[in-house]
Amino acid sequence: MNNDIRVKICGLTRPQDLIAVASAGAAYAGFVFFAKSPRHLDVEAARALALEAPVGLAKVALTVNASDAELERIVEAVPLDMLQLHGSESPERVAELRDRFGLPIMKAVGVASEADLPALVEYGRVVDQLLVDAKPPKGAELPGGNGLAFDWRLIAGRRWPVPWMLAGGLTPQNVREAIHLTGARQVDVSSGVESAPGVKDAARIAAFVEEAMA
Ligand SMILES: O=C(O)c1ccccc1N[C@@H]1O[C@H](COP(=O)(O)O)[C@@H](O)[C@H]1O
Repeated sequence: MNNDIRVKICGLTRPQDLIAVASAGAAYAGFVFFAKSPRHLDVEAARALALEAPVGLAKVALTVNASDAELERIVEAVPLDMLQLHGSESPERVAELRDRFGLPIMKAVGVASEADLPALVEYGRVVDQLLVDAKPPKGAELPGGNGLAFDWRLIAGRRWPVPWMLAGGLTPQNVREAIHLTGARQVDVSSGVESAPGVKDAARIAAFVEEAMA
């Protein structure tokens, strides 16, 4: 087992998801605060869930272009270890939120071609972690969580000055190859470990973590 690989399972909605994630050996649990997502949680539900999280599991709040007021509500109510910004937040906005909330920030950057790579360098100056995800298709309802992969060869051998996670269309079947090709030390998955949109599957979570850490 390769304990150097850290896994984030995103979009948890039920207490049994937390148990599945922790017992599989994942490092991060993600809660989605985005009303259009089938994984959306309101602040009260997220608070209840986060308070039940096993010690040692890092709790990440995923938001999309959230206002200060929304972020304040989330951060005040939910015990968190990191904020994941998954919208079109500018580097300036990211830096402002990092100062304001005092939480580590992970910024998602969508990749579809070489032209998207400079953004990773730019955001790398103002964040604690980068999330290298597939760019959503034009007109997609969700900016992430679409189960869509990008061409991993685009980032093979690339390094950034902060830790980073690979995301986008990962599954128990492809995660090992994705890690091998990109050199990622952290991976993030949502739809690839579900039995239906928004419904996490304990067996798939276990299989994903096992394959990632193999
Ligand atoms: O999971 C969601 O519903 C979601 C909604 C809005 C923005 C991002 C979302 N998920 C993140 O997207 C990537 C990839 O997900 P998938 O594995 O391809 O389904 C992942 O980082 C999720 O955290």
